[in-house]
Amino acid sequence: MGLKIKKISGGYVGNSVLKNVSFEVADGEIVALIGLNGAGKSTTINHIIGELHPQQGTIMLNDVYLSQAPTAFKSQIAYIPEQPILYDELTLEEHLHLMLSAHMIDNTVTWSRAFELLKLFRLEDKLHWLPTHFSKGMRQKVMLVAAFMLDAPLLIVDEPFLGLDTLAQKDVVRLIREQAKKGNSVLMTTHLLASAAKFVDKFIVLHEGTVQFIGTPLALADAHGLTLDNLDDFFDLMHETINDEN
Ligand SMILES: Nc1ncnc2c1ncn2[C@@H]1O[C@H](COP(=O)(O)OP(=O)(O)OP(=O)(O)O)[C@@H](O)[C@H]1O
Repeated sequence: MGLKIKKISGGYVGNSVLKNVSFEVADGEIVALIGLNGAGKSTTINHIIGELHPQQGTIMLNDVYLSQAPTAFKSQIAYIPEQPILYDELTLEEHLHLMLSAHMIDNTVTWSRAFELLKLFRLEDKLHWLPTHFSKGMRQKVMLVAAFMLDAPLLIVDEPFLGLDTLAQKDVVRLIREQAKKGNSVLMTTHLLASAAKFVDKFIVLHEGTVQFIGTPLALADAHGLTLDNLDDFFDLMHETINDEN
């Protein structure tokens, strides 16, 4: 089943951004939304997590419509935003408790997964720390632990590599792949196309709020005379096309 976005138009008050956006992320699939700055990637995600409401179209996850059952819809999502969202007055452990109660789960399986993740990111002895004591990368890792421990049917990751050292980046790719192997859907955004091409199933190219391309990394490379290794040049080609049009 997975995520089904059908003909979404929407955006912000006085600024309509998305136009007729449709795509799907199947169970066990890893899909990356890509596009230039301002293309509408975050706006699309904000619609899926229910922060924005579309003027038209439907958003469905495993047969649950966001508009009809928002709580049931949102409880299926683990979301890692580009900028960590942490509460200054809550410890790391309290953040994990908060996330679990928001998703109405609190069991030993989830907690043992949380401890494995804490160890992986070397946070296991920092459960009583407050966010002010964490570095930028550590704050991002707290978000990673909180999201990956949920094992949610849909994982959304906005720019998964931002602010992480290369070791942590490799861990994140492995964790994303594990989620997909378990049958969970993964939707991410990235500007690092050659790196993402190694593990995503599909790219969705957004341009000025419309979907321009959906296909495998190889299909995207072929369509623009590129190889998987120089796929990062895709954005240069997009810039050139825009400049030619103007
Ligand atoms: N809060 C807001 N209010 C009004 N317009 C906004 C708001 N946030 C973003 N926009 C506009 O929506 C459009 C799409 O922005 P969005 O943040 O979705 O792009 P993006 O593809 O995520 O870009 P980036 O790669 O820079 O993160 C842009 O024109 C932007 O100016």
